[in-house]
Amino acid sequence: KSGVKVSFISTPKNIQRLPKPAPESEVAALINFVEFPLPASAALDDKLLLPEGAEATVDIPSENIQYLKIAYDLLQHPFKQFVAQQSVDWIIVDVMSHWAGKIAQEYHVPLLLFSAFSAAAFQFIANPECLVGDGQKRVRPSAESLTSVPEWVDFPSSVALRTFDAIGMHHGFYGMNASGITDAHRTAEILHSCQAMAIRSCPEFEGEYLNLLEKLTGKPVIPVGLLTPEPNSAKGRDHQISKIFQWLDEQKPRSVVFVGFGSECKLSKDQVYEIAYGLELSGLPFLWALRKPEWATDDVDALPLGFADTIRGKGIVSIGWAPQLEILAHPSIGTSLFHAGWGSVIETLQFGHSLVVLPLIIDQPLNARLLVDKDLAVQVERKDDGSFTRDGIAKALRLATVSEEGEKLRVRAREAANTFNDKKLHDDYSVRFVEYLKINVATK
Ligand SMILES: O=c1ccn([C@@H]2O[C@H](COP(=O)(O)OP(=O)(O)O[C@H]3O[C@H](CO)[C@@H](O)[C@H](O)[C@H]3O)[C@@H](O)[C@H]2O)c(=O)[nH]1
Repeated sequence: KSGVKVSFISTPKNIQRLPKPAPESEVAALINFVEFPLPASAALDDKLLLPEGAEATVDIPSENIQYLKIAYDLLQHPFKQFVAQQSVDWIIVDVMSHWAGKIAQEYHVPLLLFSAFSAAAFQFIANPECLVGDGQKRVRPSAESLTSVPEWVDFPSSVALRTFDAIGMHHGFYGMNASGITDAHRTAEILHSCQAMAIRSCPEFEGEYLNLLEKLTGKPVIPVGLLTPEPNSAKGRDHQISKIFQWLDEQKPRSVVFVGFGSECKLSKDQVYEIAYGLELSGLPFLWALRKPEWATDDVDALPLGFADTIRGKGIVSIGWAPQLEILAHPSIGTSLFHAGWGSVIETLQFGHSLVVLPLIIDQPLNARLLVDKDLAVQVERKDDGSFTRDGIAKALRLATVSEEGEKLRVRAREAANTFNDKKLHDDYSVRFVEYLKINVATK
């Protein structure tokens, strides 16, 4: 909207998944979607490491994400060619493209890191000792050290991991994978070579962590606002989805629990079953958007035997991709049981729903702690091995949705909507971000 031309580069299927501006709009003429095919298995040592059509983590089991990184790294070649041929003012990347720094340097283009994680989560992994970029020595923290609030946090905070989450992050972020480059190394390289960092956040929500991140990285950290999305109209809904909305229309205001775990978490059978029984036990109406688990042979197999009959009329399990944002916008939704993915935190709080968090991977446990610190969420109780029970689910849901004890939480969540839904506030941050880009274009 500021008149800047953007080339949005990704692979064909991922570009297909993106929402697009209306073709006749002024913005459409400024955004160029550039498709680089993801190198197929032939380029990957002739091993069929990725199934046909797999281009994102949502398409593959978690253990194969490392192969996606191998394929992704090969995109540096067409990317370099693109930068060489175009007149590029800025390169904006996320933490995976560790090779972008060298390309930016070679063509004298400034590089900007964009974080889709919260500042509270990002500062946790921005340990200066672990993140010395450019091939220098890095210290790998112990899993145990990840269970404490980092020593650089100089304000009250409990943003740290429990042992079971710490083991997961130690392995997933600091541990080696088939691409030969750890995620910590990727992050380090980008942080080292970028001029600045932009982040989907705002000082009104987590100003203390944004300041800390700037201090830690020694780079300008620019909040772009929460980029709060707007729900689409009801047009083009298929039969299954229309039925969901009909059912929602029949429910009382703020009475229904929405359940969703984003695009990347892969729930085990035990986890799905405990959530199912926990929902039933809570006695609350619910709508569960469940992506078909890999272990289920069909939709019926994905849920406990007879569950669909038991809950008939009281709840709906919609298997497959559901229009989460439009569901959250419905006045019957009152609570969300979810994984604390940053995108869903923003989507949920913009409607002031009460939050019950059940974080599973990556930054989710850190976001969950941030929400609990801010009295905005209740966490489902976990055992030492990270498992949870149906009773734990039911208890947390009743606390957040109907119990007197949870009233403070419900009020806080509704108040938070004032900040999360303040379109002008967030637009202003986006405008200031674009101004920064315009002012700081490199003179070649
Ligand atoms: O059936 C579904 C499932 C998801 N969504 C949408 O998918 C997005 C999910 O985003 P998010 O809540 O951020 O979850 P993930 O996709 O799982 O997010 C990944 O990326 C986030 C940062 O953006 C991290 O915080 C998470 O840990 C990481 O798993 C949201 O827009 C949802 O509305 C749907 O529309 N329908």
